[in-house]
Parts: sequence; structure tokens; C-alpha cells
Amino acid sequence: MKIFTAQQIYQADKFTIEHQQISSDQLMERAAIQLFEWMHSRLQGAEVIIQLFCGIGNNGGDGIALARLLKEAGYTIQVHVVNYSETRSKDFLLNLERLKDRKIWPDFINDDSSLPEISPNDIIVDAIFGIGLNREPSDWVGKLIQHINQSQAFVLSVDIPSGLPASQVPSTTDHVIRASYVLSIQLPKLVFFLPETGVYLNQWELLDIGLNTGFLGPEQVAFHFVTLPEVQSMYRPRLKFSHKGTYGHSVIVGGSYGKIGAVQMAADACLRAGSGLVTAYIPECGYESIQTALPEAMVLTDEEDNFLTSIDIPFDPSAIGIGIGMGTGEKVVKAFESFLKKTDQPLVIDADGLNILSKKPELFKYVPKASILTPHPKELQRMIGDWKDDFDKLEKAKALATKYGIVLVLKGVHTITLYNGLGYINSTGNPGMATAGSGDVLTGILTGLIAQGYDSLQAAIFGVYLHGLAGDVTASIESYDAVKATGIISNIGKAYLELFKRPEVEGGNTA
Ligand SMILES: NC(=O)C1=CN([C@@H]2O[C@H](COP(=O)(O)OP(=O)(O)OC[C@H]3O[C@@H](n4cnc5c(N)ncnc54)[C@H](OP(=O)(O)O)[C@@H]3O)[C@@H](O)[C@H]2O)[C@@H](O)CC1
Ligand SMILES: [K+]
Repeated sequence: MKIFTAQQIYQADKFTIEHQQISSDQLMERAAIQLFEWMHSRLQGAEVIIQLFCGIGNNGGDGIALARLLKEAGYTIQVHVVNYSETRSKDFLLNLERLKDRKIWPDFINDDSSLPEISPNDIIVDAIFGIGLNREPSDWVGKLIQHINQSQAFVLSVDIPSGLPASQVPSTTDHVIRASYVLSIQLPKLVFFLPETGVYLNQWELLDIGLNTGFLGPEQVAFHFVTLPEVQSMYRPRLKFSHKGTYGHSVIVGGSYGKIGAVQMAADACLRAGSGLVTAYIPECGYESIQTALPEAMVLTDEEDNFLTSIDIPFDPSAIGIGIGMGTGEKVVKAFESFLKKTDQPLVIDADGLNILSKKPELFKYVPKASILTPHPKELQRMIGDWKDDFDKLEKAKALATKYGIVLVLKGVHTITLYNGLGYINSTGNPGMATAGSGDVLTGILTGLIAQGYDSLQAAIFGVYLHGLAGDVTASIESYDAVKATGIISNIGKAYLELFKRPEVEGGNTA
């Protein structure tokens, strides 16, 4: 699913109005009807007070049109116009007239007005600012927003929480609505997914107002939101006439004394992701434990007991994952360096592989093109230095990925894959996955997918989704708190099944 900028959304609106030969007011009415139906299907006429706070632009227009529909359905409403500018939009004014025609009189909130009382039991509709926000709200509007936030009422934001810019971090954090729920018109906004701006909303959902696909389809975007249909289309089904060699031979390189479990988990996840064969390349000390715990894997050992001193794989692997539990001692760094210099197939590099690259950035030029690097925020910071905010972070990370032709997977609540100037935002996963070894599992999955013939970008997008889905399956069985990396591994199979599960049909017959 594409993520458009505010500018592109305005273009999509314009295109739709021209090509569907409708008025902008009819498009606003579509939005209002969708908003109304969403609320009405949940409230079912409940006797609750709905307070609508509407600005004077088209976001406010949506709110005013919604107020009319709510009133017509018998709801108790209070409409407040947040009168922050004299420049009112045409469709706002049109809808205000329609409201007055029905004898509904909003109150106007100005800079010297007292703030309306809000009970925690009320429902707030926040239609103060939409994607047209282009500067800091005035102080009195900020205070009204704070007042709404402190009310403990359920806050439903129209399109975007008011005060949150569509593609920038807000400068005054308490002058932004904290939305319980956002009904986003047609398309998600980039700010929903970034840690610094995603905190302003709890949940979101899209309302389809029929923007023209003739525009949305071909339009290029910088970010995609990766959902099930995109991932399903990447899946490579197993062939009937195939053998384990068809699905590749992966090697997981890493481990040191006390950190052999990381390699074991990555190797296990690699097998579960579907790699035909998996070899663990580790220091001698891990030989017995991996052979015992993971009989499906083969093991090659370094001559040194406790850490790696040389990395010589005596065959041509289909994919290599490297760096986990490896340490960053002098001899390990040397072994990693000489390995990088003699390898040109794309690698999956994680953990200490990334830490070594941060310590010796001159090694970046030896990282094979299309390698996947999977930093968590601290590892990323070591790689690209400090960032001003989330948008700056994305720009810096994109620049690094483009400079070296690598795929960067920024692990987080919404993991973001960056490649060739574009970003792919993941939609699966949960807070339970912030647990030891979760990253090792991802490394194993990505390596296993490359071994099976997925190209690096597909492996990253598909693998991150599958990893998150396996975590979601685990949490649904065991709770967020109890998710463990080995649990995620054991649910990779269920996650694959989940990818193609058909929705249940009412009446029970899914045939
Ligand atoms: N387009 C469509 O067809 C559809 C759009 N829809 C809806 O329209 C929404 C976008 O509407 P919008 O463009 O009118 O902008 P909105 O966010 O309401 O702001 C209003 C104006 O306020 C101003 N302003 C900005 N910041 C300010 C500040 N800090 N303090 C004071 N003033 C400030 C600024 O005007 P300026 O003063 O810069 O001239 C801005 O234009 C969108 O989110 C969706 O809900 C739906 O109806 C579906 C169809
Ligand atoms: K809003």
C-alpha cells in the first residue's frame, strides 16, 4: 500500500474531482458518510454526548458534515467551531450553512473563549486540523488541544490527529491531539509509523472515499506500507519436483563462548524459513551444543575454542548470515575483514558484524552489493551517528543504503526496509518481540529466504513480515509478556500457513 505525501493527496483529490466529474463538496460528503457509518455501526444510537471540534478548513468541513449526519440519526451533539482563521474553506462554509438550515447552532471558540466542559464519558470528534496544517497552532488552540487531551474522553480524529504535521515532527509536543482512534481518509500517513510521531495515535483505520485509482496506481511514492497482499505476491511456492538442493545451502557464521545460542537460533530459524540445508560456522566450543540441540544442522568449527579467527567456508553457500554472537575482539575483526574482502555474494549482516563496520567504517566498501544489514536503533546510531529526529534518521539511513548499494532493515515497532531510495514499512509484530534472540531469528529467516532464491529486497520485505507474523502468532498463544525467540521460531510454520489462510465465511463453509 502506497504512502502519499499531503501534496500527493491533494493531487489525488483534484484528479478524482475532475475524472469522476463530482464537486469537492460531494467528495467531502463521501468522507462524512464514511465517518458517520463507522461511528453509527459502533454506537447503534447510544445516548452519549458527541462533542465535535471543527476547524475552518476542509478537515473542519468533514466534521461539520458529520455533525449533520449524526443529528439526523438522532444523536446528541455539541458542535464547536475552532475559529483560528478568517480564511474559511468553501466547503466548510457550505456545510456550516447546511447545519444552520437544520437549526443546529455551533458555538465559536476564539482566543478569549472559555473552554467547554468535557466529561470522560463524552465522545470527542477531532476535526480541527487535517493535512493542511502548515505551522504551529496558536497558543490558545494548543491550550484547547491540551484540554481535550486531559479530558480522558475517547477522541476520534478525522484524517490525522490535529496538530500533527503529515510529514514532520511537531515542535510543541503537547499541542497535538492524542487520538484514541484515527479514521484516515483513504490513505495512511507516514507519521503513523515513526516512533516519535506514532505516539500521538493509538489505532488507525482507513476510510475509502473512492479516490481515483487512475492517479493512485501509477503515482510514485517514497514509502510503502507492506500488508498481506504485497507479501503474498512475493511468496515462492515449493515445487513438486524438487529436492533439498533446490532450496539452497545456508551458512550462519558467528558465535563465541557464552553466545552460541544466537547461532543456534538463527540456524533453526533458517531451516524453518525453508532453507534446504544449513551449516553453522562457529568456534569449537559450540560444537556439541549445536549438534545436540539442532540435529538438522551441520557444523563447521574454527580451530580456536572461544571465538572465530578465520572464516573459510569450503563450499559455495547459497546464502550467508554473519555477525551474531561473534564478538568484536581483535582476531574476530581480522577474520571478518578478510572474509569481507574475499566475498562478493550478498550477505545478511547483523549484531557484531554491524558493530565492527561501525568501528571500522572503511570496511563498508567491501560489503557486497545487495547485502542486507539489520541494525536495531543503537546499532544504527553507531553506523550513521546522531539524528535530529525520525525524518532525519530516515534520510541519513537512506543515504548510507544508497551509497553502498545495500538493503538496510531498521528494526523497530514498524521495521523499515530501505533500498535504492525507497522505504518499505512493515505491518506485523508486537511489543512481545522486544526479547533476547528475536534479532537472531530474523537473521536466520532472511538468510534462509535468500538461499531459496528470493532477491535481497524481497527477502527483507517478506522475511520481516513473516518474522513479525510468527511473533504475532506466538503472542496470541502465549501473551506479549511470554514471547521468547525460540517460540517465534516454532511458529514460523504457522505464520506461513497464516499467509494463505482463507477468511472464514459466515455459515462455516469455506470450500
Ligand atoms: N481535499 C479534499 O478534497 C478532501 C479533503 N478532506 C479533508 O480535508 C483536509 C484538508 O483540508 P485543508 O486543506 O482545508 O486543511 P486543514 O487541515 O483543514 O487546515 C485548514 C487551513 O488552516 C490553515 N492553517 C494551517 N495550519 C494552521 C495553524 N497552525 N494555525 C492556523 N491556521 C492554520 C491553512 O490555511 P492557510 O492559513 O495556510 O491559508 C489550512 O489550509 C483533510 O485532512 C481531510 O480531512 C476530505 O474532505 C476529503 C476530501
Ligand atoms: K483532525
